[in-house]
Amino acid sequence: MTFSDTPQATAHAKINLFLHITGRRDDGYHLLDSLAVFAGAADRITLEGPADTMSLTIDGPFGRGLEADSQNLVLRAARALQAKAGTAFNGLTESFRLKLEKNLPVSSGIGGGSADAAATLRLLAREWDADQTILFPIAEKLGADVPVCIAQRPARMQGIGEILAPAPILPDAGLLLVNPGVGVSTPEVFQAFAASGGITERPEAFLPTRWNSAQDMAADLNTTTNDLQAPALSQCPVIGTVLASIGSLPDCLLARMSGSGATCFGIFPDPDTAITAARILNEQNARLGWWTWAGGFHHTGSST
Ligand SMILES: C[C@@](CO)(OP(=O)(O)O)[C@H](O)COP(=O)(O)OP(=O)(O)OC[C@H]1O[C@@H](n2ccc(N)nc2=O)[C@H](O)[C@@H]1O
Ligand SMILES: Nc1ncnc2c1ncn2[C@@H]1O[C@H](COP(=O)(O)OP(=O)(O)O)[C@@H](O)[C@H]1O
Repeated sequence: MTFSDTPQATAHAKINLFLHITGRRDDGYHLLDSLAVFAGAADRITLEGPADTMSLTIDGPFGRGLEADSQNLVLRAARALQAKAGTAFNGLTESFRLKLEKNLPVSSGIGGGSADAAATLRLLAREWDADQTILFPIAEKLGADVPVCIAQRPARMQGIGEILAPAPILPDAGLLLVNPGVGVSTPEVFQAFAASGGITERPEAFLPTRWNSAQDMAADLNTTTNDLQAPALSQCPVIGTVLASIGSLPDCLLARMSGSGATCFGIFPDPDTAITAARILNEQNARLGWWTWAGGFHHTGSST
């Protein structure tokens, strides 16, 4: 088999352009209203085999420290789909050696593990010829961010992430991602949010059907916020330094944290200005060893 024949899928970083917390369920999960989009930055999953059992190996710049055990979201997704599709297709679901190239920082607010789980589901569904509609219920059980990562297209995300609605068509804006190398625990940030007073009453965010320019997009996003940014900052003060550094770069239209952090993003007029900004930031902060990525969106249009 040549490299190009090897079944593989990319798992793109999810960015929450805004994230409002609107309520809390009886089980403690928070209800969200968020605009999720995807960056060009991605992990990669490859299938080799068939094999006797499902197995996983991990490499790539962020592979160290991530266990390739049964708790890894790649293996959890593979086994969950194998169990479901095996019943539906009379057991015609062979196992594979799965490989994860981990390019995205872990526990960083860009849903890398969720994207990996969703990419594994898409890849195996293709291999086993399973209907894509069986993926969604499995995705929901794997994590709140996994459903939106199935299509990895811009979506307005509500409920705890299972209600997906069309997002505005995005402009060809530039995106800069910066992570200071400090992992942030999602449950702890939600706890800090609840402890600091919790939900703010506010009108539902208005979003147009399309943004014609990065400037228009940033102007609307400036009327929104990420409710988890202040609680994450209280746990991880370096996030404030990251936001100030992004905000001071030439042509930056908006600097904000994604998800529960600590990755922050900057919006720029186009991908080239974001790449130039990343070069400046990397020169200024070379000794800090921050992870940066610059480019454009993975897809600019919703699938729904
Ligand atoms: C905050 C968000 C925004 O997109 O992104 P990340 O920071 O993870 O990228 C997500 O809602 C995160 O989704 P995900 O990372 O899949 O979370 P899960 O594993 O399902 O939940 C981890 C824990 O966070 C808390 N949690 C999570 C989601 C939610 N809507 N309310 C919560 O209170 C719960 O304590 C839960 O046990
Ligand atoms: N393939 C995976 N990639 C990243 N994290 C994973 C993976 N499998 C399991 N995890 C676990 O999932 C948790 C959340 O990771 P991640 O999705 O990177 O966070 P976030 O959504 O905040 O970016 C971490 O505790 C990590 O150990």
